[in-house]
Amino acid sequence: MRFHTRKWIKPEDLNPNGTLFGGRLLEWIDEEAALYAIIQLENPKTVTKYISEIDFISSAKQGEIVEIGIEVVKFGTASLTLKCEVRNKMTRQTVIKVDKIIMVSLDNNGNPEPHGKHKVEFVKDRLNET
Ligand SMILES: CC(=O)SCCNC(=O)CCNC(=O)[C@H](O)C(C)(C)COP(=O)(O)OP(=O)(O)OC[C@H]1O[C@@H](n2cnc3c(N)ncnc32)[C@H](O)[C@@H]1OP(=O)(O)O
Repeated sequence: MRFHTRKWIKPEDLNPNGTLFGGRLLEWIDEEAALYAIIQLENPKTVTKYISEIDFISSAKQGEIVEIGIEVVKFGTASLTLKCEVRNKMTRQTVIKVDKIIMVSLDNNGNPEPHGKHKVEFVKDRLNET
């Protein structure tokens, strides 16, 4: 799994209990999955269709840093299945695991559109194609 993004837990990210608000974490995960899928599928009209069970394993406190990891599970026809893990850099504990995030590539009418992708592509692969 590749960990692309780090987040610093600030006062506005906390719940009344003084720890990282789950809704904020889900927002970060959804955005990370969307960015990853848009770049991989090369289609900005890519949406979140389905998120599987979410397991909040540990938390994070103000001032701590978490990192968000994404891995491809499967390329479908119009879909891309991802999994996600968030780790606390300070405590080294896993904060959350999401086994399945299904992203769907859409056409201009908002219908699923085959993306034609079969494997993870890196910038260097795309540069070599040109
Ligand atoms: C980044 C964001 O926050 S985006 C905002 C939140 N998301 C949205 O607003 C999306 C709203 N939903 C929609 O517009 C529609 O449900 C659509 C267009 C995404 C999908 O419509 P559907 O009629 O379900 O499409 P369809 O049945 O053809 O499925 C499309 C793909 O998704 C997969 N899929 C659909 N539902 C599920 C599900 N519940 N679980 C797993 N995969 C699913 C299908 O297997 C299919 O994959 P494939 O093309 O690789 O074979």
